[in-house]
Amino acid sequence: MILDLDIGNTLSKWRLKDADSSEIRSRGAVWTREEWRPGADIPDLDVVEAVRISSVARRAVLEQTVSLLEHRVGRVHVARSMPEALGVVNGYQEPGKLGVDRWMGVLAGYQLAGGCCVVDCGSAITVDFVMPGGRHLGGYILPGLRLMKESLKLGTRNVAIDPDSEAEELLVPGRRTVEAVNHGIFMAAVSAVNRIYSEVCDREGVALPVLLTGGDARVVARGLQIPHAVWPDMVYAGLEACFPLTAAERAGRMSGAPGVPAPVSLEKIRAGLAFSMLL
Ligand SMILES: Nc1ncnc2c1ncn2[C@@H]1O[C@H](COP(=O)(O)OP(=O)(O)O)[C@@H](O)[C@H]1O
Ligand SMILES: CC(C)(COP(=O)(O)O)[C@@H](O)C(=O)NCCC(=O)O
Ligand SMILES: [K+]
Repeated sequence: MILDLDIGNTLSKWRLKDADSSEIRSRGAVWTREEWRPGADIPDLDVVEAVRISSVARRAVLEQTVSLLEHRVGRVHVARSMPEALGVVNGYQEPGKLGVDRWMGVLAGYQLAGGCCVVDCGSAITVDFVMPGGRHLGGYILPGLRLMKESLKLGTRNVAIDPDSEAEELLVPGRRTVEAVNHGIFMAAVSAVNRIYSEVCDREGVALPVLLTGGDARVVARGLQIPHAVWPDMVYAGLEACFPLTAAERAGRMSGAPGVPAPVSLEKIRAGLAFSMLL
């Protein structure tokens, strides 16, 4: 089995993948801030022959995780943000400073779609752009839904937005605190992503497909006016592309990859932008 780990600021996600069949056998998640303890939702290390890790948590968390795993498992691969990989040139002035989860998303997105816009809705919402040809432009970082909500300190932190609610319901003025907060942060997130996408496409003169990932991807996707696909395993797909271990991975197949959404025309994106500026 291959153990893939995606350690975010909030949740540490894991999955076990069969090295022969490339099938996902099990998955789980634990809070990043809590110590792993027996009985928690953690994988059985006895069956693991290789580990791949993407981590944006504090350095100490990664170091502890790697030293724990190196005692038990033969191979431990840790992803790092590089100046260039798999045809993509990192747009950061200091490439190593780009969050490695963003780098994994960009690499997976480029493998799947070529030029694209990658939106990762986790503790933070990040929006990254890679051009056809592989030039990564850099991106945007804003607080995620949960962080926005917690920062208000209105006692609404435990009432999450129902991922099944219709976008129209979330756009109306709230008539209770929890509603006003949920509708406000939903608006903040989706209008930022819609606007960022249009601005960058306009500037660069290209309409790009949009790929979404992260714990809040489904909720944010509800409000997006632009065609998009949700890819929950996108960070894992970056790990597969960087450290291919199975036959399918060596052949370039990334698990759970969605179909590439066809973007609307650049004219339509520009018309939308011009219209929103008139208001
Ligand atoms: N079952 C869940 N447990 C915790 N958070 C969840 C869950 N489902 C959705 N979320 C949302 O997803 C966010 C975490 O997403 P994730 O992409 O795992 O973040 P990160 O990579 O920053 O740890 C939380 O802040 C929360 O808003
Ligand atoms: C921006 C992030 C905090 C997002 O992390 P996440 O929400 O997935 O936990 C992470 O990618 C990070 O720590 N990046 C380093 C700074 C940067 O990318 O510029
Ligand atoms: K994120």
